[in-house]
Amino acid sequence: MPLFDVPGWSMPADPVSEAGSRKRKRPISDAGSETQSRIHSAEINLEKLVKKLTGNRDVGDARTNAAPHSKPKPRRKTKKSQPTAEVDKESISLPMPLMKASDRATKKTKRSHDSRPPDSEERPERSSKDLDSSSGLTGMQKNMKQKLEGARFRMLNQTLYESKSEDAQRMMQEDPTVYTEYHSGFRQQVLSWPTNPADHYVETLSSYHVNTIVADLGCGDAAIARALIPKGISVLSFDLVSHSPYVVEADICGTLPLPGSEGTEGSLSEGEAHIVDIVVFSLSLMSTNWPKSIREAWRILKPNGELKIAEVTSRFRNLENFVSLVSSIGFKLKSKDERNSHFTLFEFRKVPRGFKTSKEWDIIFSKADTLKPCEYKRRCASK
Ligand SMILES: C[S@@+](CC[C@H](N)C(=O)[O-])C[C@H]1O[C@@H](n2cnc3c(N)ncnc32)[C@H](O)[C@@H]1O
Repeated sequence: MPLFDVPGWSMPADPVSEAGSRKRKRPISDAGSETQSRIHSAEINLEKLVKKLTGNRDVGDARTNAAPHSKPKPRRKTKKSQPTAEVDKESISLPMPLMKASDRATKKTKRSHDSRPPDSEERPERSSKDLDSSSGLTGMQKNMKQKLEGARFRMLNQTLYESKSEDAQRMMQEDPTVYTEYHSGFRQQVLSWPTNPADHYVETLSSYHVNTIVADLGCGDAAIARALIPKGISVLSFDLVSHSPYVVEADICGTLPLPGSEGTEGSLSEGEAHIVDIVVFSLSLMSTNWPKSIREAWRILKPNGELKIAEVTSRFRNLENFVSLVSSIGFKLKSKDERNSHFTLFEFRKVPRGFKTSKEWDIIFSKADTLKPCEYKRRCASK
């Protein structure tokens, strides 16, 4: 006996043993374990769902195009207590395109008098105009994909701001998708900003002498290097992960592979020479131990070298405390620019500093929380 009878399309009672060889009735206990496995397979994580939406867009189409009697997709709403053969037609939800137009009309009319909530599995018909030609996704799928990616970005962002740099680096090395997902989310965020700091630095540094050497610490996709190197300005770019020949993989809170010194006056070991004229931190004071990267900037900078910092304005608990912390590492504030709605710009110069004991350094590093983690809000820029 068929499970239900739709003229022109009927499903055998035993969908497993289809193709005419219905030798065995499927025991009800099998249906239970099938339900379990369906529930299990429904417990997919964000990544899988995103992949499914992007890479497997034929899921719906495959159902739509399924030949009569092909094995149906698992259904969630089969009433457990009812024997399979007695399942009510209406309790089975067919993808709408599998039903004849006349049946759809009947179903629609019936539902309009029905107090039950609309069947969540019911799929609206896709017309070609609903599909985005570049991604092949419907508007709703695109929207959902964006929401999932946004949620993933905010989660990674929070983790990075709440971790020490060593842990952040380990996390990115163990799972390379962390870096790419973080950066694609970050790019989406800054798109909505009127300008972004990397563009600001490209413009400012373009007017510098061609022999200038810039170190971009926490460079991301090395936008500054890519724009300035063709103009003859040397840019050394560092980040936790390198996905490009421009980027050197390094923890900027550790020791960078550049000459420098920890001496009281910034004096160098014999045979070494400072090479860096300018250090840029463009939104990259992320880890909880970020003051160590300022100390590293001091080490690699030439005497009187420039330190440029751009940070999201909403991160500052107290601007003066931030300036005082950076100054205590051996810098003098030259200028502060708060005109931008999203980020604040600082320019410091390296100055000689006296010897500091490890206890004094610990006190400086303990003030890192003068910067709050940056929280990007849903679908809009920070601030
Ligand atoms: C918000 S993104 C900004 C990227 C780029 N500077 C820009 O303005 O487009 C911050 C970058 O800093 C990097 N970063 C944060 N902490 C770091 C660390 N300890 N060592 C190296 N890179 C770090 C992150 O990996 C990320 O690429």
